[in-house]
Amino acid sequence: MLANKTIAFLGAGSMAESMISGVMTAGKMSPDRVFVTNRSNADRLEEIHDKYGVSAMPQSELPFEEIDLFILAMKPKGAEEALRSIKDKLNPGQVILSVLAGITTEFMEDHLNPGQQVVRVMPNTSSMIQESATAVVAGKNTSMANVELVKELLECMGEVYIIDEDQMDVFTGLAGSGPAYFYYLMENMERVGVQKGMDEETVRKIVAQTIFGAAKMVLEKEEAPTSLREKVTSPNGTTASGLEALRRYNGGEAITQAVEHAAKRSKEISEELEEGALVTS
Ligand SMILES: NC(=O)C1=CN([C@@H]2O[C@H](COP(=O)(O)OP(=O)(O)OC[C@H]3O[C@@H](n4cnc5c(N)ncnc54)[C@H](O)[C@@H]3O)[C@@H](O)[C@H]2O)C=CC1
Ligand SMILES: O=C(O)[C@@H]1CCC=N1
Repeated sequence: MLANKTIAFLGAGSMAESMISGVMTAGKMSPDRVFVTNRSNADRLEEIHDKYGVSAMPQSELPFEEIDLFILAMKPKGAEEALRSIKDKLNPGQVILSVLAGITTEFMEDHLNPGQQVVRVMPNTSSMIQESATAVVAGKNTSMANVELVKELLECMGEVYIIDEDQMDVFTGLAGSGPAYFYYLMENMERVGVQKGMDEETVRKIVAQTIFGAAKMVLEKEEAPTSLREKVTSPNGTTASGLEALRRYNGGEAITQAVEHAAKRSKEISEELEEGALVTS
């Protein structure tokens, strides 16, 4: 199904590149069916073209009628302008997919012509290596066939979860922003290793392998993190001491607050967009 479709990214930043990399690695689409545009940075378009072989050009040069799926990949504050720029060129069969934090399906539908098909998704940058956890929510006009098409596209980038739209903010806090929390954790673990005299490159690999192994255990053993944590923790041992420090310094609360704040910001972005008051993002 995907092989004979044509897609166009509006926006050529980190997220668009991660998705393009995932799709090209999966080998399910020919690069000449993948278009990418941005607002003004021609060097960036050339870079993406050189790296992935996809067709990169200004939006005005897109073969508009040939495109089945438009992917909005600019910052949320650019959404309204982007929707306005395509609204009257679209036919009812074309689908608009957004990866933008906080942009609801209703917002997209309200800014397009009646009946237009929209899909809201939340991937993460691990799409680059086909390891994203991506959520999908379809708009009210979107056909099942097009939801399946979007799913097939996103499966090139990792695992796909169909969720209710009221869960999108928390999903964004968990999985859209989530990689950054793990990178932050890794930065801090790495720093201790280096301070204690370990070689930076080696310690980076050790920390990454440790996180990777723990995540793989949860997925492959289908065992709850609590039970796996207990198996690491010997009475009066090193882990018990480390965990006690995590609790003393409110590590659990810090993680909870990170997810809650990101989810809250996602909701705020939706509200600020509705009110026309979104300044940055
Ligand atoms: N970076 C991430 O980890 C994730 C980002 N997102 C969402 O992806 C979107 C893009 O984020 P990034 O790639 O990080 O941003 P970025 O700043 O790296 O890229 C934004 C791109 O959009 C282009 N652009 C701006 N206005 C445009 C317009 N009207 N038409 C076409 N192109 C336009 C810019 O030239 C730039 O290429 C955001 O809305 C964000 O919420 C979603 C999930 C994860
Ligand atoms: O920071 C952001 O707003 C975007 C959305 C999820 C990840 N990056």
